Amino acid sequence: MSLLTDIRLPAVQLAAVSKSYPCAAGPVPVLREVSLGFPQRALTAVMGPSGSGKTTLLNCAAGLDKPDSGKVILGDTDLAACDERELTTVRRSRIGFVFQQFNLLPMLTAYENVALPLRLRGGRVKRDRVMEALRRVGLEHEANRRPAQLSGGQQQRVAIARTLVAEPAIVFADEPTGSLDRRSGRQIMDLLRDTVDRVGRTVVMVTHDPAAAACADRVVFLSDGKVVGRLDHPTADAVAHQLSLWEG
Ligand SMILES: Nc1ncnc2c1ncn2[C@@H]1O[C@H](COP(=O)(O)OP(=O)(O)OP(=O)(O)O)[C@@H](O)[C@H]1O
Repeated sequence: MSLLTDIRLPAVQLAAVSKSYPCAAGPVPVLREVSLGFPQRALTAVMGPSGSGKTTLLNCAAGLDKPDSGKVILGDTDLAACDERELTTVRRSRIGFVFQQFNLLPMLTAYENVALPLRLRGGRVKRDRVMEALRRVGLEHEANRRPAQLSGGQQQRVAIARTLVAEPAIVFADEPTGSLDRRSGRQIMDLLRDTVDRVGRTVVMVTHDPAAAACADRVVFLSDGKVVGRLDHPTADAVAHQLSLWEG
């Protein structure tokens, strides 16, 4: 057994999770009884061919999508047993999201985007807290800029600050470096690494990029809706080799 499973309890545990999408010819299975834990205070990358179910897996684990069967346990909460209102509370208080296309609100400044999760929770927004989140991603001097005035890498850093300001236990990132050049992608991976190593959060990331996956503690490989492999302490070469086995 690896060190990761020995000493770190899962932040999220999936047990026999299945999910199909309707299609004219009948339901198409996308996840087939996936059982998997994402260790706490670790960065896990999910990889696999296009259409293998990575985003669906991430969305089920994050409570954005409901499995047809199986369980998703986030910390001590069974997401299947939550109604929509409870799921919204769990997502706002315990989960952060980072998307490939950043999903910043274009009419708001970087500061206002980062303050948004605190506003949604209600209560007063402490300026120091928002500025500290921007400082952490190296953008305290860009606080008054709107997304269109920032580079893609800077926009993703704002998105990470917006996620971290709410202090989520777990961050789900879907292709966070997918729209970025190599250098900006590297900066984002350093920030996600830092989120685990210094801030003590759990990060689960879908990626197609072996260099990004090599920054993870563990890589989980999906193919055709099933977990088909796992690599701890990966290198980019080992990841690329594993992928070539499944992508053919
Ligand atoms: N809302 C939906 N309705 C119908 N089919 C869907 C829906 N979402 C996903 N699918 C299908 O489920 C399958 C898996 O999709 P998913 O996005 O999880 O795969 P993925 O591995 O993340 O793919 P990619 O790497 O291309 O983003 C695909 O065949 C997709 O077309």
